[in-house]
Amino acid sequence: MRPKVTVVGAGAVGATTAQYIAQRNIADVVLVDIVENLPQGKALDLMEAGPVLGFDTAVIGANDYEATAGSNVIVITSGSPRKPGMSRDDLLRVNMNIVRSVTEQAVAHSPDAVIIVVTNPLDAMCHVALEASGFPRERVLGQAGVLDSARARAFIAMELGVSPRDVYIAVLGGHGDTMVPLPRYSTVAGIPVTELLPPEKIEAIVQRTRDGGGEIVKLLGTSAFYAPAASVAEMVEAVLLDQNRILPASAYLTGQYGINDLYVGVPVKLGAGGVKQIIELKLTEDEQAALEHSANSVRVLVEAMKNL
Ligand SMILES: NC(=O)C1=CN([C@@H]2O[C@H](COP(=O)(O)OP(=O)(O)OC[C@H]3O[C@@H](n4cnc5c(N)ncnc54)[C@H](O)[C@@H]3O)[C@@H](O)[C@H]2O)C=CC1
Ligand SMILES: O=C([O-])CC(=O)C(=O)O
Repeated sequence: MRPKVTVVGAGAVGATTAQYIAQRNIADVVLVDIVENLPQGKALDLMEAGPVLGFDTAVIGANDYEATAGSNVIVITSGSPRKPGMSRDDLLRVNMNIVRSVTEQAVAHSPDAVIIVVTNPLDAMCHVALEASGFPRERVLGQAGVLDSARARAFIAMELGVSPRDVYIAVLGGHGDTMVPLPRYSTVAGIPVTELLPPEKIEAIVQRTRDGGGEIVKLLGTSAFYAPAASVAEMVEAVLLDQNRILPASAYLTGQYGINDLYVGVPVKLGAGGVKQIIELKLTEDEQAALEHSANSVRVLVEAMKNL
């Protein structure tokens, strides 16, 4: 039997995630949404692309969780996206109950799954999914770093006129305005970016990366979905194929980087069963301070949820 992936939320990110997973031909996909006919329609449309694009993945749409039973991975994208003028954190109140409710329903049918959270505010929503699922922390993680890193890679590649495939950069911290792109851990085909670009160009790219989500929101009036969905698909593949990829993701820290009991973006080893290891990069004092500042902004949200 093929692996199965549940994608909750058949909106922009969810449907595009289903598309990219189907195109990779790595799993059957069940798309779940509360809106009647929406997941069914998008799933059927995707299945009808199979003959032309050359995939034979089954894509099923549903308004309940019966068809999701036994999923290997659950991707949670249900909830509101932000509009211009909003921060991701402004979504806390509206999205926390949605994430709690869909997590409870999804895990009831797939008790052995790995959960990848996408709904914003991302790191806080990981806490909700961890608590609502009762899963071990290794099996609950969030997608943010692959996207943030991809944006920085795209910007560096544009600046240097090289393929983004050859660009690497680590991004740590919460998925918000305080995220911490690390130029010291950025290379182009092994060459440190710090040797290829002047400091002011690097700083501009770091800032554009921090603002990357907002840049798209300003252009579209809603948030990004192609790059976010591509990032989720890469993580799903790493889990299903047990690839042991080293990818940035929001993971539950238990003392790593001096941070305790908090979801924050860090490099992880990702494979079957979820997070196999948290990779600790050596940081300068300034980098560590920036990471702690970012982690604190996540902690403020997690604390705020206790009073909502
Ligand atoms: N972590 C990341 O890197 C990123 C996170 N996001 C976040 O992903 C979320 C989704 O964004 P979009 O897909 O653009 O929004 P969207 O509005 O296009 O889709 C959201 C879908 O969730 C569905 N939904 C709401 N409540 C539900 C429930 N209880 N059960 C099942 N489905 C439910 C809605 O009907 C809608 O179809 C937002 O919170 C957004 O901020 C978006 C991009 C990147
Ligand atoms: O900006 C947003 O609201 C959506 C998101 O997380 C991103 O695109 O990075």
